[in-house]
Amino acid sequence: MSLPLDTIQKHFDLHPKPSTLQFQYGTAGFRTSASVLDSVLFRVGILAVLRSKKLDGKTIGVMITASHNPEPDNGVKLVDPRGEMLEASWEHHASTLANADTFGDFVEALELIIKSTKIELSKPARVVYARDTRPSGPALIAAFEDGLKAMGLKGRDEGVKTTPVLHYLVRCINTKGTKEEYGEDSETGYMMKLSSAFKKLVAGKPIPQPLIIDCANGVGGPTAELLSTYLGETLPLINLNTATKTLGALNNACGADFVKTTQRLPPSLSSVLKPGQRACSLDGDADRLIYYYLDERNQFHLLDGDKIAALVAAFIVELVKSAGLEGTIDVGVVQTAYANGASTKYLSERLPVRCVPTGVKYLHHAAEHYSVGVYFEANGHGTVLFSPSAMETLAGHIPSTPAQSTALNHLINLTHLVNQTVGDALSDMLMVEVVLAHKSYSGIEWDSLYSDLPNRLVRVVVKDRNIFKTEDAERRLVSPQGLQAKLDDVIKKYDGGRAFVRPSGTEDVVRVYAEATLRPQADELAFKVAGLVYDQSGGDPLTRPKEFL
Ligand SMILES: CC(=O)N[C@H]1[C@@H](OP(=O)(O)O)O[C@H](CO)[C@@H](O)[C@@H]1O
Ligand SMILES: [Mg+2]
Repeated sequence: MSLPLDTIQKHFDLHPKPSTLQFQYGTAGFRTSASVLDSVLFRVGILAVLRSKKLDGKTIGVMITASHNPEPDNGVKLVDPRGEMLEASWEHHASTLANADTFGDFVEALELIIKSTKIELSKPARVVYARDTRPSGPALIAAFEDGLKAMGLKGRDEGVKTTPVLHYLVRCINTKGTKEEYGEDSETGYMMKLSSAFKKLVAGKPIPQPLIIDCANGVGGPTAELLSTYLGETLPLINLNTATKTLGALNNACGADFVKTTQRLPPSLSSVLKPGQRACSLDGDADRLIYYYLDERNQFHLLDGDKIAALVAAFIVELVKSAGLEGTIDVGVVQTAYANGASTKYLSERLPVRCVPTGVKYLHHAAEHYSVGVYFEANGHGTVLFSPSAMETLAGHIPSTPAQSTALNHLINLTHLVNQTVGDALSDMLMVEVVLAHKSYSGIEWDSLYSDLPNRLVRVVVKDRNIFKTEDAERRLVSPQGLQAKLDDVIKKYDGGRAFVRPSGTEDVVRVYAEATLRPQADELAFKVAGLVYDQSGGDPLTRPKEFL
């Protein structure tokens, strides 16, 4: 069987590539201004069909979102059959297809992919797709569907869904009827799975104070509303920032990224949140979660991804012990260099901790090496993975006391509560609420597990971020040559000082992270390092940001 070239060309011509642009399938798929993404979406449609054919017709997922980025942006990423990110070797194919300038180049690239990955075109293909609430979504979906049509396929349109729901659906569809069956392949199935596990886990616990959710004016809003109806009174939710139809509202002065980066309350919550009350923020596609509270002096306290990892990992370790499975099930944590040093210290004193490069795919794969792998980025993206052998152990374990039996059941219910395909703000939120209920913790006790080191993240615009190369899980620079030694000289002057520099995988900037024992020192260190990076990479003195030292 050969490619239907006439049909492909007919559709190809409807989606011309902006000639001057180059696209890159990066950490978060393709992501940029929605206005230039039409050709990319069309080509991703074709790529998704090829990916499915390559995998014998297993269902591939496609999510159209730009997550926490501004509303005018959009993006697209592919989801592999078990609900995980697209296999890394295919990222390159995605970029090649997106950048082909003429129809001839495009066909050549297609044929090369088909040949090099040994795709049989006669194989069936299945694709399921969804989008977030961005106004650019419908037009991009239409371009994507043209890509499917060009290959003679009608995919399964899931409309507006959160990113983690789409990942969940992909895994459910592909495991249907197998012994690894993950759940019913619908949003209702997702709601039922999560809410019933949650209810079992909090049975007998007092009903908590209402939890405020800042839904970032995105797809998390309608999804949290729906979840609320399934949870009933077991968890009262107050959903705020749910204006999905208000132009310009998405991620604007709200959402998990705003809270994490500004270390402030969304202004829209300031008259609502009472001292001591818990609140959390989702991001624009509801795969990140950040908690926070105000103390009695109205001071803001952040409970970020590191705090979630600490809370959850310690709870799982306790359950494993109580169930009599210590030594059989090993629990480990995976972080990135952005994890607060205090969290790494707290966790390393209790269980194995690994540091990997930024990007969910690295965290996810490293977490798969443990029986139970807890991974979280400081920005609130993360989940817990239970290995197939851990699942078998849990299913086959015969408890010898009632206490063991209770702990075992809690562990089994946790495996249902957690979205094991990808970080999921709503599933993670329920997991946090379970631990808080079991520990009788408010935000204050949770926060006191350890005290965050003051830290600062700075973006540095440089001429060419590709000259920045790192090693040791991005904690040290190997290029530009000599710069790391200069950084080391600065860092060692600060008490508790730690800083690193890496090129962003999602924006055309270099990021600087610094922490130190005291707030002014953390800021000073960050701006000194930013200044060094700017100067050493040929930054123009005339446009040097004034805060750089
Ligand atoms: C410091 C930071 O938060 N970096 C984010 C950001 O990556 P960068 O490569 O730093 O641009 O976006 C990624 C995708 O969402 C996320 O995985 C990562 O944690
Ligand atoms: Mg997101």
